[in-house]
Amino acid sequence: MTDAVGRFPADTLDQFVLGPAARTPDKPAVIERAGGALVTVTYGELARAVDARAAALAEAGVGTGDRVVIESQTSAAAIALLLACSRLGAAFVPVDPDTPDLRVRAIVEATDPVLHIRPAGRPARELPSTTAVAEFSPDGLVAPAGKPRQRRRRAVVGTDPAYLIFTSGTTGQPKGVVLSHHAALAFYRGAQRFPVVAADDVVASTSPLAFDVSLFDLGVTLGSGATLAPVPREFLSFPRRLLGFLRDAGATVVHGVPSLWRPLLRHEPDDLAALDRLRGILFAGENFPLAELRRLRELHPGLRVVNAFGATETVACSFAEVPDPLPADAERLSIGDGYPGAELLLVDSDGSVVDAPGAVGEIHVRCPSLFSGYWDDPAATRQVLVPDPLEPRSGQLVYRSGDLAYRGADGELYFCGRTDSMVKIRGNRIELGEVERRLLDHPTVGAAVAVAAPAADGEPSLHAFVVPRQGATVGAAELVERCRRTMPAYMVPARFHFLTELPLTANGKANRTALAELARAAR
Ligand SMILES: Nc1ncnc2c1ncn2[C@@H]1O[C@H](COS(=O)(=O)NC(=O)C[C@H](N)c2cccc(Br)c2)[C@@H](O)[C@H]1O
Repeated sequence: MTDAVGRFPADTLDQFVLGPAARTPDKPAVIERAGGALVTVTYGELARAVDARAAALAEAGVGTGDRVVIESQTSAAAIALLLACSRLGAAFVPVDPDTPDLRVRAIVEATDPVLHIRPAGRPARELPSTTAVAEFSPDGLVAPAGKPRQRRRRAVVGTDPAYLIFTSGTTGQPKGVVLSHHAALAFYRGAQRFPVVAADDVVASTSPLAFDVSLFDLGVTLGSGATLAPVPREFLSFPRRLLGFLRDAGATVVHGVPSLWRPLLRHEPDDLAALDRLRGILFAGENFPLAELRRLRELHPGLRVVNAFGATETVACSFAEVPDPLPADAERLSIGDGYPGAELLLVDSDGSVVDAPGAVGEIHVRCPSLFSGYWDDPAATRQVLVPDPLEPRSGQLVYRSGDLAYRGADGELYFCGRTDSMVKIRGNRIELGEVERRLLDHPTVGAAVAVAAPAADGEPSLHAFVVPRQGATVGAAELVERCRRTMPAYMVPARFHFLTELPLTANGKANRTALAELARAAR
């Protein structure tokens, strides 16, 4: 693979991503579906689009130190907008267009963006009128003229925020994870050294733009001079369309959460096996069920499988090649031992570093891709950006991940659980506490506990156990409505169970294990 590291010394996202454009302007950067056909955008065209968007955004008053909210899925037009923000020194905040108004309002109020950009033609949102709203399409940006403001900062520096990712927060307010250019590029360069992507790859990207795997896909793919093929979101639930797109785009690698493969394995195994250009996959966000991974390998002998592990707070922290063949007795996959440039420490509950094989500890990540902190929340930041437990007096910081793991005999780590109540549903991060707070906000709810339990098809799903307030009656329909209006779809419980009282543990806490059993039994 052409090693883009060092060849284009870059300290901002746009410089890193457009580096290859100088060398291979006619190479396809993005292959995407537009108007029912496949369209190719070259690196030169993308670079010119970034210039045009940067001029339009500057006209709209966007400059160093601002935030720009961008509602979109991955596309060449959206990428041009993100990179234009980076060039102007504004942090972009990618938001899923399907996010409910109340949650977008929370993000807009928290970040006070100078501009809120939405895809042309979407229905208006109920938002405070203080924020300027712009519309974009492949042909450009329609933005209100901005009030030119006195800029105290001119140049962008690598430690400035490149993007904010809002994720579920236990307090009920979404948490903004702030990544600097330096952190994002340090991770992307670590991925290049692994290596994840080769310059002749066509990388099919399947994550929402608001999920940092998609930013990784575009960053590493374009930064390495390869081609990005963003998969239309609606194809993910239509196996034949998805396979058709992968075939027509000539995808050599597919990145995404493990659950994206389930419908293909179940409904179109033959067409999946016929994808003769497919040579690798990268999965992130949650464990890959081993039975499904074996099945995928049967259909594609020799397929390279990379397990990409980690939290948005360090972009991720480790890559591991999944062995081929997968040992018959394998119970779980290794997550590796840190990406090139990162170091993973295991710390047990009394704070001492453990490294005896098999000893479980909480992963602490020492790496150059540490996030800058949670937006406007120094207390929550201090909880997870902590002194290096090996050298507490060194001034070195590590990310306390909340992930439990043990070291195998081969020195690689195996993820085996969480220290808190974060769960993943189809790779989406959910703090159960946030779901419970939303339910408890309802006046007729006396107690509420949310648990994740595997449904019949193995897919984890969210269950809510609700105890109505004394004498009140509460209906699932109104609870669902409240959840739908305040949280992304993936956080709306799939099943509601109404109890007269909660099962309790010996020390009087809700017995989540018993409730998870009830959830499993109820499927
Ligand atoms: N590969 C795995 N196997 C199993 N459990 C995983 C994996 N990757 C995460 N997780 C879990 O998800 C948590 C974090 O969730 S997150 O903040 O939403 N981030 C994510 O999921 C995605 C994460 N940023 C990421 C991962 C890889 C590449 C890129 Br680029 C980005 C981790 O702390 C783990 O508990």
